[in-house]
Amino acid sequence: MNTMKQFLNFINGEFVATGKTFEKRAPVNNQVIGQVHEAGQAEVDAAVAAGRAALKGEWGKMSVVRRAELLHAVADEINRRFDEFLEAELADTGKPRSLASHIDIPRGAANFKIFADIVKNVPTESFQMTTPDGGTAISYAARSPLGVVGVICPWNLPLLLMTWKVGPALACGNVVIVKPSEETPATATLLGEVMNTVGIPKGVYQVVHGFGPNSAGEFLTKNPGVNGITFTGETRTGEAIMAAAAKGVRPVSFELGGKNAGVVFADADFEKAVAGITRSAFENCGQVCLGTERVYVQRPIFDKFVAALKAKAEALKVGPSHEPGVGLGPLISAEHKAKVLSYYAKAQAEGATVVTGGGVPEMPGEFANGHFVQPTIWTGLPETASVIREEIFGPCCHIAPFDTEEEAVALANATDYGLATTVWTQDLGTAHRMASAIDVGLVWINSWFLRDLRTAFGGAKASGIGREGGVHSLEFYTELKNVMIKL
Ligand SMILES: NC(=O)C1=CN([C@@H]2O[C@H](COP(=O)(O)OP(=O)(O)OC[C@H]3O[C@@H](n4cnc5c(N)ncnc54)[C@H](O)[C@@H]3O)[C@@H](O)[C@H]2O)C=CC1
Ligand SMILES: O=C(O)/C=C/C=C(\O)C(=O)O
Repeated sequence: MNTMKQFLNFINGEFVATGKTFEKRAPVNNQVIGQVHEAGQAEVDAAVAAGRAALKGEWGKMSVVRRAELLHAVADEINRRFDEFLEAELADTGKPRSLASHIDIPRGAANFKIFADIVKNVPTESFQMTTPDGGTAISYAARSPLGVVGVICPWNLPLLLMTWKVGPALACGNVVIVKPSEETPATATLLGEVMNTVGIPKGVYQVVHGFGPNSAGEFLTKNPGVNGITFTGETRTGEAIMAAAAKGVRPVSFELGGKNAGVVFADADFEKAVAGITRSAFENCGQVCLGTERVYVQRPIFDKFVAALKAKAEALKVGPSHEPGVGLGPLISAEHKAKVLSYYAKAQAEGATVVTGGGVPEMPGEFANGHFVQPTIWTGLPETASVIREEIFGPCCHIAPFDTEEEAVALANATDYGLATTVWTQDLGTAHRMASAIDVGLVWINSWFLRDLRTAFGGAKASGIGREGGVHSLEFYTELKNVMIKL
């Protein structure tokens, strides 16, 4: 009997095996920990049909108050099964337990609660006007769900980023078909059990496993029964999905890559700035789209800052999820490790000074086969260097000095991406001017990855299309209809 963990598709309320499987390996030691059942065209089509049926059934007729109650129940059930979600996320990603237990899993639950509350409380607009014949007309707006929403997810924050889209989509009355990353199938599958337990009707939340091209991802995005697609991941993948969505002129919401700058002024609270950049460069092993792989530090504190960040990086304990005190887990896969290490090599070939790291740490026993890399800091490269231009998605950053505010703005903006920036200064004027001048969707002042779920989240330029978060999510997940009544 095969006792290996099986990750099944979740279609119309049932867990579905397909007979075509691929291996899921643990990032901490590269051992096979499960078999993922890949959905083919038939399974994806079945999910779309079930989703369409659910829109016409009990779910489509359900009051917003009842929907909100059910989504609160989903959040409560995630919290009740917190440890199972945590273990599933740790096995899939290898990230430190402290990180997943403070960020990934709590946000998985919070993403349902916030949007359940928002949809109940956000009004739509209404206008009264005088008509040409001297009469009166009243307009009011009404929101209806988009329909079947395809949710294509990455592997870096699997539960958090998936529920960030599923929460508002369901709150607005849509049905969702989730295509988790092939690297992280576990928590999306587990959420299927939660949906059944709390009584979410069949076909409302569904999961199809597989890859992108010629697999579940492409089958889902090309299916004309899918009314809109929301995606987080690489910019090039976004382009492929956008091409698929063009057929039928279906809307997309994209949160894509970044090459974010961290800017530290000489007047910043030094210790806080060093701690902040340590997080923004190395948290989640650098696998956060908001991370700062380009750091610019004002010249009077440059040397001191580089030395302090070096000390922080070298103090990070590299290791597997469950080891106490671990600050840096592995990268997600052997493939991704090869990509990150190729950038480590490129940096040296292009003439970087390696302040720290640049290679693979020595790991004991089975963990020697894990996808661990050293946290790495470079200086001395021209702005044209590959590691300054291209998204690496690893625990690394290049630090360069700057002299003036204008120079810092020019450096921060010299990228095709426009997702996020973090600015460290105690001067309110500098902070406001920088926030206004940097072309990104998200600016953090004296902070990083500090989230208020009511705010707009997303990127400018090649970093995305649209904003999600708070009422902004309603813009994507609903159609706004205007009704004008001539009195
Ligand atoms: N949040 C972010 O900004 C993320 C960025 N990345 C970056 O992307 C690089 C590649 O990582 P991947 O996991 O391969 O990212 P990806 O963007 O290729 O994959 C993300 C999701 O899209 C799906 N997908 C891929 N091609 C598709 C297609 N043609 N149609 C429909 N779905 C498709 C994948 O199966 C996965 O579920 C990383 O090295 C990193 O630099 C990766 C993950 C998250
Ligand atoms: O929604 C959040 O709080 C975090 C978002 C992070 C990403 O989108 C990412 O790292 O890909």
